[in-house]
Amino acid sequence: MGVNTRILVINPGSTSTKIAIFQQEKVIFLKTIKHSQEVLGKFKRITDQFEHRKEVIYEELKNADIPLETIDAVIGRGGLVKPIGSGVYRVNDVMKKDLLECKRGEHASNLGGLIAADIAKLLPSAEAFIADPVVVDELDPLARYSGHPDFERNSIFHALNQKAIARSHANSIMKKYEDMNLIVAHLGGGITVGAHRKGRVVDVNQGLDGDGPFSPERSGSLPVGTLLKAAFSGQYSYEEMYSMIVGKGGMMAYLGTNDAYLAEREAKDGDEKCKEVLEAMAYQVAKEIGAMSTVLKGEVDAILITGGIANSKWFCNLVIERVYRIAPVHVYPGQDEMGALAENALLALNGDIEIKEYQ
Ligand SMILES: Nc1ncnc2c1ncn2[C@@H]1O[C@H](COP(=O)(O)OP(=O)(O)O)[C@@H](O)[C@H]1O
Ligand SMILES: CCCC(=O)OP(=O)(O)O
Repeated sequence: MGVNTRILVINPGSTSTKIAIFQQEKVIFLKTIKHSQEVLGKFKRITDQFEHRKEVIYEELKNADIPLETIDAVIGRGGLVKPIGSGVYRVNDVMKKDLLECKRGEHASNLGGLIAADIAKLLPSAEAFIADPVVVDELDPLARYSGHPDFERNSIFHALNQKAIARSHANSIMKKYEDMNLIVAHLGGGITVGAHRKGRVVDVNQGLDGDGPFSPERSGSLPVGTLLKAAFSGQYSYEEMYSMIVGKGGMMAYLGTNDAYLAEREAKDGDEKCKEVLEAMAYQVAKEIGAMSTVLKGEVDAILITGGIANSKWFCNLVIERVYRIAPVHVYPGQDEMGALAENALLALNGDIEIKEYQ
């Protein structure tokens, strides 16, 4: 590849789609497209959002005067494919089928690979990839136990950003990620807290429809007996109950918004309900960090807090006051998913890492 390789990066999240153009390692265009609940709420399934999100991306690239023909590769944040190892994968037909059928579940990142492939198809020589999708699975055998053999715990989390932030933290103190024990809390539309032991995420809450803290739009762990009673009450359909867990759970259920920034402003303007719900979310994040410290047997080099909500000093302090005795805490607001995806694409195009084939 030449010295002016251009990568288009596409990162669909639950509340936004982030797009970027990288020329080599340098970002020359970056845009976060926010999607309102009113607009996304109209689509029944995540894959139904495909055309809408793709059109918005085309529009943004057109407005920014970026001709598609100048792009050498497209990389998307990967979604709910089969559990796979960390790395770069070509978006092939088997993957597209799994993403389209949402066999492993629905999440906005399913659209990352699909949109990347659709755009790459229009270009003469560009390929489409995904890297470190949300299903990266490095769980220890003990972490897979739930409490019943029919319900194995699995790994669905912000793998890309958690690993990128952990590596960049390790680099910043001249250490290797593979030599450190870290707890990484990603606070976005979903919230995941991972125990990184020497470069492997050996335990993490399943942040889609599994367990852990509630988040702006997910319920996290719920009292199972009560949940079961509600499921069999005849009052709700499966779809209604699922949306109480994913999409309309957490802050959405308590406050009617998934915007933590807005809720914090309301809290600061005196809204006691907003204040208490955000405090409860921070309390649950801290509790999960405490749990992950036991996974690492108390040998924790650092706790890293990242994701959109990490932009809020107030919220981070609510977490930090409960966990600072465990290990030093570092806050990395936002996420480095775009940089990590671009870097992975460049390494793959240059032949510096293997491009894996999804099967
Ligand atoms: N400065 C801020 N203060 C508080 N919350 C913020 C701030 N900036 C973003 N957020 C919140 O972060 C959440 C989105 O995080 P993000 O990591 O972008 O999510 P996703 O990628 O899942 O869409 C939203 O609830 C948003 O309101
Ligand atoms: C499903 C785990 C990843 C996740 O929750 O991502 P978002 O916060 O972007 O929804």
